[in-house]
Amino acid sequence: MSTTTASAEAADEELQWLADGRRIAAIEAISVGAMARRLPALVVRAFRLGWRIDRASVALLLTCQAVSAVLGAAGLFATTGTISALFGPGPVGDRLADAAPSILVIAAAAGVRSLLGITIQAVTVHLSPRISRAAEAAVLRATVAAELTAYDHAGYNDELEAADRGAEVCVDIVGEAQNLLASLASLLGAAGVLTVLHPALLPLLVLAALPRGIASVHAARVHFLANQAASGDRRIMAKLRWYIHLKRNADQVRSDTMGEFLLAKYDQVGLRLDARSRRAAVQGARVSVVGAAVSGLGTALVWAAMLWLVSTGRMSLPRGGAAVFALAAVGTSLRGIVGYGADLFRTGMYLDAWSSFLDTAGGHRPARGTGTPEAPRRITVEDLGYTYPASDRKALDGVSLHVERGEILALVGENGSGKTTIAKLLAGLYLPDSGAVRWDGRDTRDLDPHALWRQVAVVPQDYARWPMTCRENITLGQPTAEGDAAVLRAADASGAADVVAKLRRGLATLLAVEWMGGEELSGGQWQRLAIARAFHREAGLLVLDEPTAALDPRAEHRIFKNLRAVARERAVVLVTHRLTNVAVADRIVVLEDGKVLQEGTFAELVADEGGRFRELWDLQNERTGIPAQRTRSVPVHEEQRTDR
Ligand SMILES: Nc1ncnc2c1ncn2[C@@H]1O[C@H](COP(=O)(O)OP(=O)(O)OP(=O)(O)O)[C@@H](O)[C@H]1O
Repeated sequence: MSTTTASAEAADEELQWLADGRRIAAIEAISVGAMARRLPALVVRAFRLGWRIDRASVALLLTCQAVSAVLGAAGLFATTGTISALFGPGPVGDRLADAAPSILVIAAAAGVRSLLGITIQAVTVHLSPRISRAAEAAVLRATVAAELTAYDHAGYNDELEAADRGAEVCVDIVGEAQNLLASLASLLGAAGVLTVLHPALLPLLVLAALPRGIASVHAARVHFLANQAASGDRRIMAKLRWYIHLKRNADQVRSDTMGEFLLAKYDQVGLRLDARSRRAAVQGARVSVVGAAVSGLGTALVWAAMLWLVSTGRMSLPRGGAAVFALAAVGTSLRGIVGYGADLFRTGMYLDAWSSFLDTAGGHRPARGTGTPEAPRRITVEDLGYTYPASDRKALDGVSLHVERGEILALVGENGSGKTTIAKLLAGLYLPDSGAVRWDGRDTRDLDPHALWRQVAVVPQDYARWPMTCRENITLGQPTAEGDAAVLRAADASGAADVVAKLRRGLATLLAVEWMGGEELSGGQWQRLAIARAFHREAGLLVLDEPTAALDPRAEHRIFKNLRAVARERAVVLVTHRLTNVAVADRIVVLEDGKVLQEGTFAELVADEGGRFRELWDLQNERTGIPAQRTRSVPVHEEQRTDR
């Protein structure tokens, strides 16, 4: 069977969210009892979160809640008094007069309670978004602090998403804790009244309500687990939406007539999601029906018991009437406790994900040394090995090289040979699996990452286009003592000065998409800015990864003409496929499959007829018709190198 046929028969891989298995297993292992036991801690946690943001609001909420609970119980007691008075002996006028004080208490309690309710709601609405915002900021802080390699771990992205969701649902936690407390308070009040009316009623009612309560919590657990299981598909759908919406893809969605195809993919994941939620709905309903049936029987028993108590004279008729109210109140409170408890539990699970992410930055908080490096004089790479976490192939294997201040080192090789990976290891963005990267003899593992990165300027292949002013896009929020003079110098060296000159307000112009109020730049103009920001940075290592891919020939020429001057104070690592440009380098390292294949000067490598560099060089020049022997005089950069 041919390979083509075999692959045609094999099912294509489907998009799936790779979650952290341990986290899901831990969630599945939680029992209903454990869920219930966690509730008090969750209530405390909700108020603690609020306490950190606004103590006065939390104190007010708790006070309102307590007063409301007392008034609730008082109202219920007054109801009992009213019914007893109304159903008691004597003329109607006397009975009404007897009931009047209780009716006043009921009315006053209801009025004050509704005012308290409004206050509670207003304070909660004011407090909750602030809690959520603080929680989101904490996630952002933890994300920025995590190692870059975290993004290559499936579990990290899962934890990050869950933490983000946790920060989002923080908005609900105070409200849910409130509701739970309120239900609990009314339950206590109503239970007290019921006990006074007849001691047997409360245990009977609890027995009747218990199966429904347990079933509701079970159903909530089923929904929660289903929700967790479906969260991966929901995230994939959100990512698909993002890909479809993205401005960068929008022209291709149209010109490639991909709309229907993408929507079909979206629907496909949606159908998978529907099937899951259907199963959960059926399972949850089944549990609830059993619980409701058992509870229904129990409630019938309670009513039968009450009738028996009244008919046998063990409880007076007025007390029986009051018990009806109290029973209804207890039932509502129990349902509230179960419902709000389940909500709070679900929110608590997301909050767990949030706080565990903050504790460990998703398990990727840097564990490096505390050394503070100066601008490096020499960076050495010794027998470097690196494998990406999601891969089973070594991206780098036994690489050794060095670069010195004042020197330009070029990394060359075919796609996937490991150039970008080396650049990231040199810049301390990744740490080696084996071997070492040393800055002036100090292992990057022993250096404080933030201090190290302050000495690094990188122009990556895919550079950021920050929705900020042009000035901020160059200074990155870190202006030097020289201020705009340094910004303009960097802009001049990178060709960004021409871009700045055309902007409506020069450096002060906001660069963002139009609908965010900014001026949009072309790809090449953005790349000039990306280079300007690297030139502006007072860093000892400059890494340029395909820095001129989008530049016109004049702009590209200017960059490489200025590079030698830029390199005077820095070690420069240049990654590029345009071999004409690497003539500016002092040394060139040719990579293949993560290993060093050749090393030498431009002249040496071009002269090496059987070598890979010469092969690539010839291939690149084949289309231009430039003969190999003439090429040594082509690049201006080589003259600069030898003139140095
Ligand atoms: N995040 C990642 N996770 C897993 N593997 C990766 C990741 N990034 C790169 N790789 C793999 O590591 C190898 C080296 O990649 P690298 O980006 O360093 O190559 P490169 O030489 O810079 O390629 P190019 O010329 O295309 O930019 C490739 O085989 C690639 O598939």
